[in-house]
Amino acid sequence: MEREALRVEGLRKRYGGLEVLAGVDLSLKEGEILALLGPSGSGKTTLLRIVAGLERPDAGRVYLFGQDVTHLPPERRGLGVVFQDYALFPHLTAWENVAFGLKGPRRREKALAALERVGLTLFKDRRPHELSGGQQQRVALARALAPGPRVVLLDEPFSSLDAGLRAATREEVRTILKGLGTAALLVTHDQEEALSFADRIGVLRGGRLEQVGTPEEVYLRPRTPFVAQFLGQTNLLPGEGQGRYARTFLGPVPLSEPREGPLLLSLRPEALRLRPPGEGVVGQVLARAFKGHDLTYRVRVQDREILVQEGPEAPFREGDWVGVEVVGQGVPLSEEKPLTPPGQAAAKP
Ligand SMILES: Nc1ncnc2c1ncn2[C@@H]1O[C@H](COP(=O)(O)OP(=O)(O)OP(=O)(O)O)[C@@H](O)[C@H]1O
Repeated sequence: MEREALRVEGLRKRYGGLEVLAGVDLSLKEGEILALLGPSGSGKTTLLRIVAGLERPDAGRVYLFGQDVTHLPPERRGLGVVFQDYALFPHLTAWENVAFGLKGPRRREKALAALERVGLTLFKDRRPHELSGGQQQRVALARALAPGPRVVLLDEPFSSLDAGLRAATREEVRTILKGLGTAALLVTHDQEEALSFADRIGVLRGGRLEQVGTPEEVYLRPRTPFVAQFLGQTNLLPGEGQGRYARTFLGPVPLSEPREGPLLLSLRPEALRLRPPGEGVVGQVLARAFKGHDLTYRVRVQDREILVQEGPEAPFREGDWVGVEVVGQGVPLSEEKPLTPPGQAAAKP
């Protein structure tokens, strides 16, 4: 059975009147990569800092491999940490940076082995300013991994890399972590990063985990309007559930799970297609955004606007009359819990 690497229970944190974490429970299996995804200010970094021991929770517990570490100082938790700005020492070479946190006679050997793992053997004697952003990022990772932690914490570690390098570095880091069997908790506000890097994603909103699941689950089966909208573009449609279908202004929409009665659906733009007028439900193209690999249309249907994703060669232009056809499934959403305004206690039921 897989062991639990990290567990947090009932974590709460306030800064003055602001409730930043409102009772978070989360667990991470051995070797698992979990991304905490949420908008700016949702409490991601605070949660990571509490796990690292850099911040005290007002309430709740942190366990590492079953041991309660809530009151242990950071250096006794045995975690590796990589921050957004890498925090490398500018006057030390790559290997000296990696060796900095190591103890004992074989420091240099261990540091060089860690640099080899991230493919930087040739760059061992360079200082940070002589390395590219991606290489600096890998030095920071080598430094975090060199002492052999069983859990690493990654706080937006790819955000200062440009798009191409970011995707490649992410893939390399994932391969390294999986090869070592190191569990990782990653903080990001980038949906694509969370979807491609993590085994599971926890979506944070206003200090609460709104949904935790595999990338497929949170993208294809979002439970709330917030999760549906935060993980990519979507259409939120009111409808009337009639078993496996819902009646909507776009006609009948097949449901991912049967429902009866009034409901709100998430229907991704890729679940819709445009046809020549006369087929499907009539609409008019308001805007067209060409993105290379695909094309998104904003279309008015009755008095509403919807997004439709098409292939890059779709012929329709602004102003064209079109037919809108449903080709995918709609996901019924749960009622969204209203957020507690900052500084107020949640209303008791
Ligand atoms: N030491 C602190 N003192 C006071 N307020 C703080 C402190 N640290 C964080 N906050 C506040 O707590 C809230 C959550 O911050 P946190 O950094 O955890 O969010 P985040 O989700 O990581 O956001 P971002 O993506 O912008 O980094 C913010 O409103 C922030 O201003």
